[in-house]
Amino acid sequence: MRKIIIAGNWKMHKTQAEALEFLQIFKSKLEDTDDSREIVLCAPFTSLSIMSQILHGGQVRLGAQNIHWEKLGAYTGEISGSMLTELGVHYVIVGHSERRQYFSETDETANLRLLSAQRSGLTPILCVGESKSQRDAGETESVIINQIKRGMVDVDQNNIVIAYEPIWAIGTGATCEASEANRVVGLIRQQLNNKDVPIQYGGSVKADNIDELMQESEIDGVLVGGASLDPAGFARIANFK
Ligand SMILES: O=C[C@H](O)COP(=O)(O)O
Repeated sequence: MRKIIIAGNWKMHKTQAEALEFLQIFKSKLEDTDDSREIVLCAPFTSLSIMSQILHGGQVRLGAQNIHWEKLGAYTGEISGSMLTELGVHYVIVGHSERRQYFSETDETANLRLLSAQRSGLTPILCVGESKSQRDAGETESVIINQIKRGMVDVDQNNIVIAYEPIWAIGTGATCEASEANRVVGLIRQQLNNKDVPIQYGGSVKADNIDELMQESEIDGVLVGGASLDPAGFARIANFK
């Protein structure tokens, strides 16, 4: 059975104090689930240590938002796999469209980061997705297939999560129709040797569309940006029926 992974990506939000306040409310509203559902919070590096002390061994796992491909070295502003695992981090987001847009991430550098995450014992969450102009030009399928093929060279498909995040749906309120998200997620699955890789949808996921999205057969979870910042709202998403 494929694992369900409900992940929040806080992006550049929340100080340590705000992260602690979030956890207090979030944990009180989170319902117990069986092991098939995993909840992940991808917090800024500055909050990972303190959050790890609170979440240790519990139902909620920690994720980071970046990882460098080298073990150590003169890479100002970057972070290594061992620095993350030492803090109890399990997941790391790679290839997010904001990294591609603002920080020159490419399929090739995303690939290096994926391999580094796996070498460190972390599970990478690879983000792929087309822009509005690519969708309008009928290029959705070719863009996604290229991102998967180039990004996943030599990657172990037994330890990866993929997130389909159409760029035009990120932070815009314009959610991709559940059936269309399901179609593209199915297309991604066709490209994989391991058909059990969890594949998430991301892009304007909220409490009021989570149940519909999670009813789709191919969608194995969600990667939530804005709506993961509110503890009660994100608990509702994590508690989807
Ligand atoms: O990583 C999360 C995505 O960028 C989705 O962000 P959003 O839920 O704010 O649209």
